[in-house]
Amino acid sequence: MIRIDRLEYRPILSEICAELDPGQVVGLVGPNGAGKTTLLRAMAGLLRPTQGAVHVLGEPIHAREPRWRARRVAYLPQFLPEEIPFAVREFVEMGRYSHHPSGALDASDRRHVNEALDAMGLVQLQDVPLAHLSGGERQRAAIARCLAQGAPILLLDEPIASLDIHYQLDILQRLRSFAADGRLVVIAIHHLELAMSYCDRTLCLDGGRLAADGPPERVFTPELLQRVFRVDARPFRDPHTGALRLSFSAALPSIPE
Ligand SMILES: Nc1ncnc2c1ncn2[C@@H]1O[C@H](COP(=O)(O)OP(=O)(O)OP(=O)(O)O)[C@@H](O)[C@H]1O
Repeated sequence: MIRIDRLEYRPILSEICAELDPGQVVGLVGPNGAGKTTLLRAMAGLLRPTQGAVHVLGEPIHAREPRWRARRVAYLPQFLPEEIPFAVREFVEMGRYSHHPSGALDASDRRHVNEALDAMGLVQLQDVPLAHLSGGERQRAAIARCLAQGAPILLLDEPIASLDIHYQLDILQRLRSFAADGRLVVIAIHHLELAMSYCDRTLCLDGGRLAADGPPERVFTPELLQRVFRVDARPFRDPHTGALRLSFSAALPSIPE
């Protein structure tokens, strides 16, 4: 579904190769500045690679027009602009504009918008201006806009960053069910234990390179946690749930730049 072919975006990303298949939640992990946002933007077709390419459904995505991209890929940026002069519903409706550029929405568009508002718990807030929402509510509105788009690929940059624990788990569960329906979901995520629980596969970036790629239980070794994340930590199985967890003991001294 997405093929990343020796992708370079100098000087930030080097030699990234991966094939991402539908039906999976893929977690992009790595320390601050590792290149997660840049890689997601390249996958969304928003950057022109210096070398290599990202193919989405067989096409080099950066070369396709915005409307083609928007029907296949929904991209959630890490940060929304401060001033968005719309109410929640109007903002979510924009997710349908790639289907109807004139803005005249039909019954099917309205159904997508209603489902997205419902999924994100925003029905009561649909007429409220975005400027009046809390950070987490704005984040939910931005995710709802992506869902309304109805694209088979979701690329979400830190979708749970400002959410309370209920919505963190709720959204990760929903992303799992979208993947079970055959979509490809790629998320940048800093919460390593949640990445372990909810991702089928994790790509770990370090300094713009792929440091590890595989199922979380193979990626999160004590050695990788030390070398890449600069923490002393050990994976263990939760005796109650059997889920993989991390026991953190200390931050290691940073490597001088
Ligand atoms: N437009 C830009 N021009 C130059 N350097 C940039 C640009 N955008 C990002 N960078 C640099 O590229 C590196 C990777 O940034 P990126 O935002 O992709 O990292 P990240 O892994 O998403 O980080 P975080 O976890 O802090 O959000 C950083 O060192 C950043 O300073």
